[in-house]
Amino acid sequence: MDATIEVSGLRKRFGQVLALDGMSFTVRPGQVTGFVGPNGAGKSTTMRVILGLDTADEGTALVGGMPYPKLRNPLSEVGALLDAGALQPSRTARNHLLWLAHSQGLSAKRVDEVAELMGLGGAIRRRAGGYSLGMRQRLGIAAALLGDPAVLMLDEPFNGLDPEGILWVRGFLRSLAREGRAVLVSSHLMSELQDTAEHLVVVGRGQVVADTAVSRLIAAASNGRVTLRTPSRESAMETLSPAGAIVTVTGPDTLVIEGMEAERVVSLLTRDAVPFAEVSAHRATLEEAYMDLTRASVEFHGGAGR
Ligand SMILES: Nc1ncnc2c1ncn2[C@@H]1O[C@H](COP(=O)(O)OP(=O)(O)OP(=O)(O)O)[C@@H](O)[C@H]1O
Repeated sequence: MDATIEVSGLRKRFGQVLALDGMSFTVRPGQVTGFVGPNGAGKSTTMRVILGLDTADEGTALVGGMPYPKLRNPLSEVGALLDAGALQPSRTARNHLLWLAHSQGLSAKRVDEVAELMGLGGAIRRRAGGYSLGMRQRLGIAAALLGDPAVLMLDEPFNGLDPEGILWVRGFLRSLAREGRAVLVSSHLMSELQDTAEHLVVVGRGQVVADTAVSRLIAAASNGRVTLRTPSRESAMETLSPAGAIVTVTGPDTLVIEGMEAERVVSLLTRDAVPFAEVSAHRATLEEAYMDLTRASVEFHGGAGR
């Protein structure tokens, strides 16, 4: 199967609320795509429509070129984690997975494999009702992996995980993408996707605000900012300002320079024999890049009416 998700022109209204307002994007194989936006932006609704759990008023959602309800072996084509709490609490975690596996003709051996893969270990024979949220997330991801699908869709998989769990899931998602799968991961916290997503679909108010490679987003937000540490602040300013740099004092021996590459800063300071201790090109964090983006986007401002 072609491991892609294609969403085109989705519109969905719940009474007064326009949850999706022309949502369109494509998720490609071989990378983790972050699906990010504030609460209520329409991420879960989009995922539910992709999985055929909700119908859109307009638009199409295709998985591997087909609408989900037309897939022959859905578990083997798309794995999804939507609501980690959706469990029968009296059932053991293993029985929960067995029940899902049998519904799709998958073996008990596969159940034990995914449980092992997700680090559930001995806990697999405990009642799922007693699981912490973090364990439920692991169980939910194990369920999504049962059919070894080419497409994975996980709604807020980091919820309830401790820092070690977050690191582990990040690495795990990257390895699934490296195997050539399309991996779509939603989050309302950009920081959770740091070092995980290579591509981002940023949404606000039911629409796509940005659809971009993370590297490009960070490069744009970093935008030639250079930090300089020097004991000769004034001399540095006298050298750099006339050469076109915008120089801001940020500390007793620190300046931030905009509009000039680090290499040129070094060569001008050297030319004028201005001493310096450090010149470093600023690399924006994903969180900073996201803040830049949201500032630029009217979609995100204010919470009043839709
Ligand atoms: N079944 C429903 N009935 C009524 N309104 C709904 C329903 N499902 C979603 N909505 C509304 O649609 C909008 C989009 O919700 P959705 O859950 O898709 O957002 P989200 O981006 O996933 O948010 P979160 O990060 O909080 O999960 C919200 O205003 C929500 O209240």
